[in-house]
Amino acid sequence: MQEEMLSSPPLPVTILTGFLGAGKTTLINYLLAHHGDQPLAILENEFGAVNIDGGLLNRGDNVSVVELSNGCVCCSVRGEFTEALTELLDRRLRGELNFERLIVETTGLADPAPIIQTFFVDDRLRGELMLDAVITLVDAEHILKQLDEHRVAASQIGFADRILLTKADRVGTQEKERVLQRIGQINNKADVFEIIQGVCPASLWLDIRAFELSDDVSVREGFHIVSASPAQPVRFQPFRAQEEAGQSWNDDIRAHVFEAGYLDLKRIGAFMEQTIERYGNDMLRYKGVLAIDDQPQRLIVQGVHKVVGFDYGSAWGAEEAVVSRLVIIGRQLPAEALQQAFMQTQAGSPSAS
Ligand SMILES: Nc1nc2c(ncn2[C@@H]2O[C@H](COP(=O)(O)OP(=O)(O)OP(=O)(O)O)[C@@H](O)[C@H]2O)c(=O)[nH]1
Repeated sequence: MQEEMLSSPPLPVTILTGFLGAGKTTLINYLLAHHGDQPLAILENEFGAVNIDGGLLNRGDNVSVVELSNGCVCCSVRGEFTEALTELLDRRLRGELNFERLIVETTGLADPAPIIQTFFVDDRLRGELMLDAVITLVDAEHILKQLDEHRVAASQIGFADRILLTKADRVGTQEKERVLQRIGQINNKADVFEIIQGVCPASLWLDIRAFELSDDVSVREGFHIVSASPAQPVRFQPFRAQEEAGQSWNDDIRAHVFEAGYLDLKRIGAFMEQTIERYGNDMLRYKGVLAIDDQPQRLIVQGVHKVVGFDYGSAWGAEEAVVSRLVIIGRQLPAEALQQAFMQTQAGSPSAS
């Protein structure tokens, strides 16, 4: 039995993040009411005495809810969070819990970085769990203020593989445009979908496979409306500010897109190594699909901070326009210097001294 489980494919994990009150619990509740028979585990992070989500979740059959309540997962990531995940896996092995998928709901105050890294750093977790995607909920009504006042709000957007815009029913068209523009400055890689009161198909945020080394590094254009009218009357709960306000974090985190033609393998390797070494702590997410001189296949790179993966993907088509594209979402990165250094990795360009 144990061997069977150990050799089974890794379980998908979805990290659900978003600032306080963004609608995470509402979305999970909708999923729980409509997810069918697949057994799920939900790991919830409580923040001090503030969070009451455990009580708010409509648990049902096939759902195990585990709460972490000694503060924020991001502060205790090497300890309590890893332990909680390990214990979940142990209990599954012992047959005490049955789940095929794990959802981690972070506290609205958490920076998701250490949570994401945990899945790559710990050997056992890396083998038995597979991070599927980071889903960030953005509260259309409050996000602009939150971004001005709370650094973590931008970080949550920066890490997103997919963004679900909530509470758009609370704002006008112009305000929504401003929100989408601001989101786009921080992260133009993630698709944005609008949802109201958590109503959306599970496929919108589960099984996204964002951490696979796929060929897709498109940047976003526009957004998608999934549900235009709330299924239930709106129960609005005012924003609960927790952190001290004051400092503005505008322009702190931005998406940078670098494009070039064929690259020299050694030079791009050195560029990536040096950039990650020097700026890795400020690089939230990055992904590149690169054309390498004398190499028919695309080189795919993607990473989170200093955790990086490279692989060759599909071959370039004969008629295809070949473009090397690297998207980096980072905090206060020297965009111009990186742009210049990236261009110098082109095959045939004079090498940097
Ligand atoms: N108008 C409106 N209200 C929403 C929407 N989504 C969620 N809400 C409401 O927003 C409030 C907060 O939603 P929650 O789901 O508790 O948010 P959360 O992200 O889990 O909040 P924390 O646990 O504090 O981080 C609730 O009263 C929801 O009913 C929406 O799309 N439109």
